[in-house]
Amino acid sequence: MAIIEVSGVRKAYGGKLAVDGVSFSVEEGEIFGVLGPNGAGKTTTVECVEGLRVPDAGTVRVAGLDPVADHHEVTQILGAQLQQSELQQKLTVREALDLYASFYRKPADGLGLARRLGLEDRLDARFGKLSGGQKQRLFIALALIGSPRVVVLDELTTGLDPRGRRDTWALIEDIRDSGVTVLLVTHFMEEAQRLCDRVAVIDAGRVVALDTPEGLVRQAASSTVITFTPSKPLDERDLAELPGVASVAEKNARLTINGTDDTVNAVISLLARRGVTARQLRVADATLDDAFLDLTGRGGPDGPDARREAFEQDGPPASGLARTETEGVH
Ligand SMILES: Nc1ncnc2c1ncn2[C@@H]1O[C@H](COP(=O)(O)OP(=O)(O)OP(=O)(O)O)[C@@H](O)[C@H]1O
Repeated sequence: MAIIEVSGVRKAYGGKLAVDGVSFSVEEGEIFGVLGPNGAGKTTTVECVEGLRVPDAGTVRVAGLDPVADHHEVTQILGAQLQQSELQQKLTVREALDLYASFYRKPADGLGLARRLGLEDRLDARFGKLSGGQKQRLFIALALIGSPRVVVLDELTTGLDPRGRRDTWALIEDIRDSGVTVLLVTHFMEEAQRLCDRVAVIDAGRVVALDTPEGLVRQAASSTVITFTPSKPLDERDLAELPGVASVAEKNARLTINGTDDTVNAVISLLARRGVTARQLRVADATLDDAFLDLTGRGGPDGPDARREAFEQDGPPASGLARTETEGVH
């Protein structure tokens, strides 16, 4: 059953169209990703879902309710992570949890939440003294304190180090396992691929694709990336003619071939025929990044080039991002 229905939503700021007819529905119990580059309209879209912005056209329903007209009811069902918000510096974790619990009819057990989020040792710490990761976890706790059926997490892992990001992913899976539907805004491909059951790719205010991460990758022109350094020069045109090859690129004597499964054997046969050895041969599946590039015509902040370099170094991609401020409609 769909718990969130977004249908034909449009939203302009002054003359600038930020969201241009976005539609999707989120089934109860899934982690649904909204993925797109900076300024694509992701935050505006989820702010319409939260009732923080009024769409110019289209409809939004959360558990059948209108997030603007039925705002009070919707806040009892939908928890939003207060990413950009500050709490009073002197408020302790315990006080913040008690204060937010008082807003809801059926608050969750604040101490239990603090324990689940690894904040039990920080209950008497003041907000101003918390680390970035601890503030992040407190905001997740506050999003969950009303026992919501659905939680909206917007760029949750922004600014976290790789360890913090992975811990947060485990937490998001834990939230879903506890029965809460998750609407996750991200522009980390790896995050969407790892966590989301389905992903809406938004570009320039429109949904350009909606599928499982695997389905999106299948839509990409190439599904396999082969990299190696040939022991002697190879003619790129010979490689380009092999079955399934979508592209061939050379950088610092290292070749990168985007193709299909069939391409791998064809490349190996060609190398054997030419008596060429492939040094540091790597074969990787295409990722959501490649699909994203195909769908939007550009890579994300952890785009194919960055990913390929990271892959060659056997390390995770690193990136930074930014976020816009929020207008309030209550
Ligand atoms: N309050 C505002 N006033 C004017 N323009 C805005 C406002 N908020 C967003 N925009 C513009 O609307 C477009 C969509 O912004 P939005 O924040 O929804 O995108 P986003 O996909 O969430 O981007 P990001 O990943 O950078 O947060 C952008 O061009 C942005 O500059």
